Amino acid sequence: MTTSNQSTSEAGASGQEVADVVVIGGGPAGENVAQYAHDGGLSAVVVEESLRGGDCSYYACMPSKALLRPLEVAATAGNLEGVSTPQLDRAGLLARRDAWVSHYDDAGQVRWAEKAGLRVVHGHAEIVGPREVRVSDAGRTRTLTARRAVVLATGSSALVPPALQGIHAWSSRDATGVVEVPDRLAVVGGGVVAVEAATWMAALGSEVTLLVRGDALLNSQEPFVGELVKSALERAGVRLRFETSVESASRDNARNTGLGRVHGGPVTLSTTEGELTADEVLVATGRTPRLADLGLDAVGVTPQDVRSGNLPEWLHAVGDATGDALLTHMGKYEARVLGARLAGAQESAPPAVVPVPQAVFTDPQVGAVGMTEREARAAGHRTVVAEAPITAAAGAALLRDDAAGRAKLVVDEDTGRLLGATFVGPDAAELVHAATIAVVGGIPVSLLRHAVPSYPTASEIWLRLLEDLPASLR
Ligand SMILES: Cc1cc2nc3c(=O)[nH]c(=O)nc-3n(C[C@H](O)[C@H](O)[C@H](O)COP(=O)(O)OP(=O)(O)OC[C@H]3O[C@@H](n4cnc5c(N)ncnc54)[C@H](O)[C@@H]3O)c2cc1C
Ligand SMILES: NC(=O)c1ccc[n+]([C@@H]2O[C@H](COP(=O)([O-])OP(=O)(O)OC[C@H]3O[C@@H](n4cnc5c(N)ncnc54)[C@H](O)[C@@H]3O)[C@@H](O)[C@H]2O)c1
Repeated sequence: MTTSNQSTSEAGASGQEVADVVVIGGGPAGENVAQYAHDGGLSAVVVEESLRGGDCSYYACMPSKALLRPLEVAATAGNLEGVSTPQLDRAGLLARRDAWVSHYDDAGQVRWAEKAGLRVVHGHAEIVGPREVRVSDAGRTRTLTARRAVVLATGSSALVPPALQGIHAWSSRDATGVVEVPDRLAVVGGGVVAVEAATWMAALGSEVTLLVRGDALLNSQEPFVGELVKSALERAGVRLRFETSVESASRDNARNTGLGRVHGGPVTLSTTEGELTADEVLVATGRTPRLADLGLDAVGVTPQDVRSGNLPEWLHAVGDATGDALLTHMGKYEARVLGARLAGAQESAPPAVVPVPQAVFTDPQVGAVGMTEREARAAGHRTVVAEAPITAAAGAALLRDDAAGRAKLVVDEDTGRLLGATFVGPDAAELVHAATIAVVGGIPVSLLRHAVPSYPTASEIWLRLLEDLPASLR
């Protein structure tokens, strides 16, 4: 491995700054690729135009989970005989969120990166030629030259359907950064952002109406997932309208009043199912890779090339920028693999398919990995499934008095290997990693019988699921 083996970039003969790897975007994916490249002996520079640490730390994963966790603990305590129901303290909840986003100050993150040996540059990065990146910050520009690679780790942006443009609707950033709680909040979308945000906004006191264009929530999951989350949201007072699309929206005095503040007067939404008035609208209709203003044209690359990985050998993409699995842990995984590979590390061969786990922090939680039954069939597998109510495991039923949920395994009938698993119920997010290991390891379900879960833990649900499989596979 030939490396420059230095911790920071250096000035080249032309006065330009030179580093082995130049990473555009300082979110979890960008930081990890740089760290792994650096640990492998390369010099790495990370360019970030906003807060170092990326969307996940300040506007997505961390604030949302900081808001959701106390709600879940309170709901659990409220459903445990022998514990008095805790009171929700709205100001305390928002203060917890503020602490978890470090009050939108990235100094700690910069310190971490510099201690890790990375050079962090503030500014907007743009590719100006092969291996050349121009950084603009407050009217000043500098050019970084990458000896080995330029990595796009620019994340994704919220998609706003045309009918909802021009009214300064809330994006998920405003929901995670909520300061003013709108009395009436309409949420457009039925995916993960919609159901998680509906959970905390209802708890904060908004009267939430979810407008879902399809007939189910979380429709990329097993069908029972959406059903269980729907029932839970309804119990929390959220109104759900399915098969409802927004056709137009109007609002007086629409303006950007700041993160998490109500952005103007009441909004009138014309939908396929009639009119709805709300004090704010959260648009949660998906995300798209952030690839504009990046100078891709300068090197003859299109956004589609980034998605398909059709890139020059010096250019790479990781994380949300690829448009694949828009999840922090998947972006970090891709980044670890790429960073080590750039540094010439000998890696063990990955499995043919790396399954994607996902946890949804509603109450009940959802944990899922790999293929659903529908996806497995579509991919040509002959499938066998096993299902059980989550309370079939005494350990799960013990977690709270109102425990409810369901679990399912999808197994390849020909190989006896696990293709996917889904858990809904208390602590379901923690159940999924065992399934991830089984899928990655290609472990036949017959062998899983000998993986004994402790009693009485929720993991005993594995026993019930394995018992539900045909005897020939057990
Ligand atoms: C509300 C919400 C909650 C979520 N919760 C979870 C969760 O619980 N678990 C989970 O796994 N995932 C979650 N996600 C998804 C997760 O946030 C993303 O998958 C993750 O942030 C992607 O990381 P990234 O590094 O690819 O991009 P980002 O975190 O978006 O970082 C990209 C960075 O690049 C910078 N940048 C972009 N262009 C340039 C440029 N030209 N020059 C310089 N800098 C640039 C941006 O400013 C940004 O800081 C959530 C998403 C949302 C919206
Ligand atoms: N806990 C977590 O891991 C977590 C939490 C939040 C977000 N995320 C990630 O962030 C990404 C974005 O989340 P999201 O919920 O915005 O996207 P999503 O793709 O999960 O859901 C988008 C929803 O909007 C609907 N939709 C799309 N276009 C629409 C339109 N024009 N009109 C009405 N409805 C429309 C879709 O049918 C779907 O219900 C996801 O990939 C998700 O995995 C993860």
